[in-house]
Amino acid sequence: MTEPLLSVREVWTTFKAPRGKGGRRQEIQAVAGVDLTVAEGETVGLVGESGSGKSTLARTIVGLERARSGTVTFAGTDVTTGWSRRLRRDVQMVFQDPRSSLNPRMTVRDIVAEGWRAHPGLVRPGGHDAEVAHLLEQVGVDPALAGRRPAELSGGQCQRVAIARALALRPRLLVCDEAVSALDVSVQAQILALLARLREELGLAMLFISHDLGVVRQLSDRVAVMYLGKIVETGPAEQLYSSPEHPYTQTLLASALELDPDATPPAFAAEPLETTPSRSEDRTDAAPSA
Ligand SMILES: Nc1ncnc2c1ncn2[C@@H]1O[C@H](COP(=O)(O)OP(=O)(O)OP(=O)(O)O)[C@@H](O)[C@H]1O
Repeated sequence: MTEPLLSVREVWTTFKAPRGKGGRRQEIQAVAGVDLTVAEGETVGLVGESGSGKSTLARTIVGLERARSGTVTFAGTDVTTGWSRRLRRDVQMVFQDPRSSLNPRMTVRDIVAEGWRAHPGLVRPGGHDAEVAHLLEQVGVDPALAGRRPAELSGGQCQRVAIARALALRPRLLVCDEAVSALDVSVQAQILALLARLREELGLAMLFISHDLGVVRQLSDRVAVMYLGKIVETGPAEQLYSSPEHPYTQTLLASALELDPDATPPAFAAEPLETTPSRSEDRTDAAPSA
């Protein structure tokens, strides 16, 4: 059997809780002995309610949090205590809030090209602007917007730029942490369609994190359900949604249906080339993020 691209084994990540009444510090076990794998080209959805530990697990995988114990292996290399510069570019993250994840002072062109400073070999000499334009086209942003700054773009466009910035480093794994949660439903569907297309075109593997079961179902080959720091159930997406085994998964699915009894996963929307912010996106972007 081929080795998975990413392998997480018995990983624990803990934080110190604020001091309680007696002055004693307790420990928050945000990630409590997690096992998870992602194969080359596979999309694994990680779902669970707020506070279940999804972001901490993602941050531990990419090295933004230090695991207290356990191992994270990427492409056969143990990266639990640090990533080499070469391997680091193979894993890129896309975050929830597309505006705050982009430097407001930088132009779109500079944001997309930022990673090439550390990896100049990824771009042909003199090919910089053409490569930026190609990446913007690939994510559905008009290259004419390369001179704009994030504040001049819609939320959907910002998230596309964040995806282009990640793709510029030619990653093998994309970790998307609530990457569509701050967007309105129609823009969500467009970004999901974009991610699905990129996955096919580039053979990308994805760890796709969301509290939204419908969103996770659309994109994932396999789904892992997280509860109180643990993965309580993992399975092929269709199987997990049609016959969930763990009581927590059953409750999660039942409450999603309760919120929306007609819930059927929305179809992927077409992917128009975005040129200027649409009014509906502007309204959505002004609302507080989920
Ligand atoms: N830096 C931190 N310091 C202390 N506690 C933290 C820290 N980061 C996360 N936690 C705690 O760890 C637990 C898991 O949080 P985490 O953000 O990973 O969950 P989540 O499933 O991603 O939720 P959400 O979707 O709301 O972000 C929570 O109890 C949270 O309060």
